[in-house]
Amino acid sequence: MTIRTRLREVPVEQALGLRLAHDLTRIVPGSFKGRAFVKGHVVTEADIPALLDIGKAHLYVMELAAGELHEDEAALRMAEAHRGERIELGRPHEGKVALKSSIQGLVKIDPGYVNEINALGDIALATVLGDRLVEAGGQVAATRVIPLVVEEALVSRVEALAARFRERHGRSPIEVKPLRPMRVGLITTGGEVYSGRIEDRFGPAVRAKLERLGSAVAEQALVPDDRERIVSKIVEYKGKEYDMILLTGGMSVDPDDRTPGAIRAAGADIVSYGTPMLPGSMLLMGYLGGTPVLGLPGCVMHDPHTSFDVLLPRLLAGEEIRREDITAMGYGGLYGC
Ligand SMILES: Nc1nc2c(c(=O)[nH]1)N[C@H]1C(S)=C(S)[C@@H](COP(=O)(O)OP(=O)(O)OC[C@H]3O[C@@H](n4cnc5c(N)ncnc54)[C@H](O)[C@@H]3O)O[C@H]1N2
Ligand code: MOO
Repeated sequence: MTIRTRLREVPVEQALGLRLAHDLTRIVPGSFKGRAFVKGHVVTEADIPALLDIGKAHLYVMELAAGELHEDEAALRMAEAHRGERIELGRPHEGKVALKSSIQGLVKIDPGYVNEINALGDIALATVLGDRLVEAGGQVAATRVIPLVVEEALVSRVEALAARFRERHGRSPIEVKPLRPMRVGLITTGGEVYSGRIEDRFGPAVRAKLERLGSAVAEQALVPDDRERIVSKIVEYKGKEYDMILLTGGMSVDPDDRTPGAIRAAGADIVSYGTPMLPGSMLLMGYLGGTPVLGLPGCVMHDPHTSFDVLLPRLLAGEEIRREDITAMGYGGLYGC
């Protein structure tokens, strides 16, 4: 298809009084990247040296044809098509529109869908990874078309695919789920902590991770590396109807590592013991009568981004973690430890 919009090139020295057809970008490595001139700006005498400095020897005069869209409008329509719950749109900027989260929450984006859109060509739908935490105001995606002018039919195809996604999944292609405040029962295992040989450092670390996401430790117990003592604490916390039960320490291969066996013995269904992510490979994910029960290995106390930090926002968003969710964590899951 050929574009019918007329783009006339005008030498910059003859562009006085001309309205710019698109934003113009200036980049200075290490200090600046952004708009030097905004679409619609009327060129003045004083602008000419600055335009030459950013390499613009010519400017476009545009007469947009019917059925064709300027890059800004195309980007805006694509962003509108994808926008779901708790997503705000930025204004077109250098032909790009940002989709930002209005809350701290869990980003939902389907990778197959993003690939399908980008396979149309002449389009950039760039997103963050789905099922991850986003902070309020954080950008989760951006839309742009590659040429300055595109056929409206291309954008209509994007809109149709977005509408089909909504029909099939009952939600928009890009949305953010809110996190629910949860009350957590925390069981800290380890003879060295129970006996007072060393100070508990795991409790404060887990508290901080929960509180940052709006949840809290309702109660913490210190227990020795004794399977029966751990089991009875799990059963007690289940009875107290905490939203989640977390156990720390004793998750690896030593004889004193009793925590996975205790979680099993308490009757939990084990989704996975072992998570293909580093740090956090010794994490156990299970459910006890619908309550998430997690065994957290030592690294959760030490590292800021572990398998626990990937799963926690999903759990707080009320998602059920299945085995395939865990197995999928290996690809891109090496953060080093
Ligand atoms: N030979 C192997 N070694 C290790 C493996 C393995 O598979 N084979 N796994 C590694 C991974 S991964 C992790 S993570 C760590 C820790 O695993 P654990 O969860 O069993 O941790 P512990 O052995 O109970 O403790 C390790 C370390 O952390 C201190 N700790 C534990 N809880 C507390 C607390 N509440 N407050 C302060 N400090 C605590 C504990 O004293 C130990 O120093 O194992 C790797 N090794
Ligand atoms: O579970 Mo360890 O947790 O990978 O460092």
